[in-house]
Amino acid sequence: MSAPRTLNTAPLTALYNADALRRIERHYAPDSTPRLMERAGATGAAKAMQLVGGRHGRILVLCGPGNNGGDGFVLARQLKQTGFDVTVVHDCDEHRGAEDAVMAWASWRAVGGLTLPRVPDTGYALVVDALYGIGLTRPIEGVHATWIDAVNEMDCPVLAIDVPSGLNADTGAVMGRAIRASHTATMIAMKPGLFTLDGPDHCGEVSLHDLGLDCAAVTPPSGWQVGRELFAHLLRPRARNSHKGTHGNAMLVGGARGMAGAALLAGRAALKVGAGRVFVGMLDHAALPLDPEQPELMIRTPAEVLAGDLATCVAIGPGLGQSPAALDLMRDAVRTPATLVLDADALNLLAQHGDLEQALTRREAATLLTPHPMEAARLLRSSTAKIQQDRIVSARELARRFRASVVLKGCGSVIALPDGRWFINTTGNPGMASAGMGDVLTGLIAGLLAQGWPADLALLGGVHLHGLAGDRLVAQGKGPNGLTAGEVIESARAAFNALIAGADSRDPRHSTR
Ligand SMILES: NC(=O)C1=CN([C@@H]2O[C@H](COP(=O)(O)OP(=O)(O)OC[C@H]3O[C@@H](n4cnc5c(N)ncnc54)[C@H](O)[C@@H]3O)[C@@H](O)[C@H]2O)[C@@H](O)CC1
Ligand SMILES: Nc1ncnc2c1ncn2[C@@H]1O[C@H](COP(=O)(O)OP(=O)(O)O)[C@@H](O)[C@H]1O
Ligand SMILES: [K+]
Repeated sequence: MSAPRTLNTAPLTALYNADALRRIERHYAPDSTPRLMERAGATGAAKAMQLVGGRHGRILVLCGPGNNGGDGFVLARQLKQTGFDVTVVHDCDEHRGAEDAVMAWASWRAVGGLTLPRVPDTGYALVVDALYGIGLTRPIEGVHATWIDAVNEMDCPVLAIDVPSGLNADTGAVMGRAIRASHTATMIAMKPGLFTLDGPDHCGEVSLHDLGLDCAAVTPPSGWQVGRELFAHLLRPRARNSHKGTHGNAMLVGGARGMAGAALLAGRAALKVGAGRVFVGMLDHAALPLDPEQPELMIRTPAEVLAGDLATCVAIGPGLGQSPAALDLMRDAVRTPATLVLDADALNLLAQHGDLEQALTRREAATLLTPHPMEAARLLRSSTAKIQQDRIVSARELARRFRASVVLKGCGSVIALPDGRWFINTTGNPGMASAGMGDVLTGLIAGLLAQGWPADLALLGGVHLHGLAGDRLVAQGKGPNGLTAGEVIESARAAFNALIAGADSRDPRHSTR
């Protein structure tokens, strides 16, 4: 396992779950002048004015029953006082929220503000969604569901305050239905649900407004966003006086009959991220003794690859299949003293064979698991839906149970470490939902491990780089539709070299090297 000092989370964007946010609010709220809700409303109003371009236009504000609604009333009041034509929709006879929200509603009425009980006609310059924030406790139904449906049909920008209403701020799950915002102004701290599962499809552009509070002084972050700062110290230019041995050996095992492509994609990715030598142990070795498009790959039998003592890392799974031969290879692989990456069918075999699980949890070297949600469900004897209900909890449970570092892949991949820390990666795009992308990720991780990256950083860095590579292709017009895994390998090479070049010029620690 990588030493803790190699994982410096301090420069990363912190993520706070609802419980931690409540602690922060309780700490600061009593002494806050102006009140936190006034600050949140004012911040939201400024953001709204920015979005309507400073022009006066009709603005619709949906206000809910709690403090999120309170933010909405403050915002509505400020916009009205600035001269905007503001319509508030609110359906509570008596405000059930806390004192601040009741006061905010009263101050809206005090400036002559009216509330309507239903969403009126369209034709707004902006809709502000202040229905629910972190206090959402159950699926939205009834009249609020119809408001959300109406707003989602409107053809204008939608600014969500704190969290798009209906989105679970902790998990990114839609509860019943949710606002599809073009912008989300989130208060105090970033929330995990904005960045995983359904979050990115509902938040639009996210801006953070800390309201002047120092969250870390009250409670440690719940998790972090993956950022290049985490591994910047490893993005070093190569020493001129280096040779292939300096850059390590990546060992990949897979490629059963009909699935050779998976192992080759992984091998090529390891090579193109800079591993000194890449050996691919192909189950269907007789059919493919050479990769004609990448003859640099050293194709061997799986037994040869696993028996070698040159391995810095072993990655097993891409195209492995679940045959008796594959199971035997897994039993050998879990005994390797090298860092081990398990992907695809290696994970499916692990889910079915208790002896593999026992051997895995006894390993001294690090183990990395790269399941997609269905593989995660098999590993935890659960269902894909349950895994996705709370991706952070699922990833942490996998890490704990298998004493491994885990990436639960998908929109907003969640990385969990055995010590309980977790991260969300925000690079990547839906163009990467196509066959072979996971094999490329495994190869990138193996390539970084070969080059001596500590296990956890190879996992975090590999996931981040994989997404960056996909995003570069979309920026070049090569996706998301039709993006291929092979293209992502080429793009990862460019992205990795760009990261290293950027680290060189931006990070003073490297200027003297
Ligand atoms: N407490 C504070 O100090 C601050 C809170 N702020 C705002 O307050 C929000 C949190 O406020 P609250 O805790 O009041 O939570 P919300 O405003 O998100 O909503 C809670 C209310 O909605 C009800 N509710 C939850 N789910 C429902 C559903 N599906 N259908 C119908 N009713 C439902 C609850 O019973 C409760 O009355 C934050 O997201 C943020 O916008 C900000 O003003 C900053 C300061
Ligand atoms: N919608 C998405 N947004 C971001 N990344 C995605 C998305 N869909 C897939 N990916 C990424 O692409 C890869 C797909 O892996 P996997 O499902 O194992 O594919 P395969 O088995 O076909 O190789 C993962 O790294 C995953 O995080
Ligand atoms: K909201």
